[in-house]
Amino acid sequence: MRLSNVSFRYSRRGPWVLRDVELTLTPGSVIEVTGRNGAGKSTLLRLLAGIVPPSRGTIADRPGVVGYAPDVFPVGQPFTVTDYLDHMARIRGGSPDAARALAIRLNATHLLSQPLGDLSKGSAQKIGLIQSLMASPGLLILDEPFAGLDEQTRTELPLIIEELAAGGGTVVVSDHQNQLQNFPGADHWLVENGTVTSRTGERSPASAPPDGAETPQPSASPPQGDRQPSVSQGDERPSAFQNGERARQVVIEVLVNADDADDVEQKLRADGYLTRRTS
Ligand SMILES: Nc1ncnc2c1ncn2[C@@H]1O[C@H](COP(=O)(O)OP(=O)(O)OP(=O)(O)O)[C@@H](O)[C@H]1O
Repeated sequence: MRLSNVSFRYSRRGPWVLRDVELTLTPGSVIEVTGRNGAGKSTLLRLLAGIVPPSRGTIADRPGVVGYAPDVFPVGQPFTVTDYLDHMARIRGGSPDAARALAIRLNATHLLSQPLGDLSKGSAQKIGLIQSLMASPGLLILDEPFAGLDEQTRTELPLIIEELAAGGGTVVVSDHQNQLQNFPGADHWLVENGTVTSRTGERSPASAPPDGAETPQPSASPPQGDRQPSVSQGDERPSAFQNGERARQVVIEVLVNADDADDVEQKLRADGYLTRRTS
């Protein structure tokens, strides 16, 4: 997918939010988008998702299935969560079963019978995530997905992102809270003064799918007790998948002095391992 000379403003005489943006998105990449408040991150994500068209320039080769979770989930709809997800599955080609499995994985089954309007911010965020993931997107766009999420979901989401990218999907995440700062091989886009500066990470080519392979849906299975933190062995970098197959993974528990915890965690993450603190 490619953005060529893309400029955007919300009205004909309004200020330019983005100017002459040139970007290429490659299959299998994870991109963290940062920038100060009002810099234009959400606007860029809406352009990528196709929700707004560029005022100038072109966007080419957008994948056929796009999943988009906005920063504020529109809860003012007269549905229960299940009715909403079933409805979205019908119009977007996802399956209600996939939505339910994702609800299990994101610890959201207790929300399914609730009216959308009764959801808390974090719960609404989870339902927005489920609808964005359930149709197996080739391009997944998440606007501040970590805001308001509980710890289990904050830990689970990077794994889902990793699985999608490992299967050849492209994932773009605006991330004020820098939750993906140490994500293995993530690219970084800084939105500033109407431009986007790109810094490329190094994702292993092993994460790209074989030619013609379909983008697999992130596994909709519930979290397994032995999956987090996950550390794979004998590979260039940890990954839930290797050559399209789920790699055997083991959990290594590391006991460290509280004073050293930050250091050790930082080193492990710099080496590409997923870590989770238990206390
Ligand atoms: N619907 C809109 N109509 C007019 N201007 C808008 C609209 N949405 C955003 N803007 C303006 O566009 C600029 C970029 O906003 P945007 O929401 O993309 O920034 P952001 O980087 O996502 O900010 P934040 O970190 O606060 O979410 C801001 O000046 C904002 O006021």
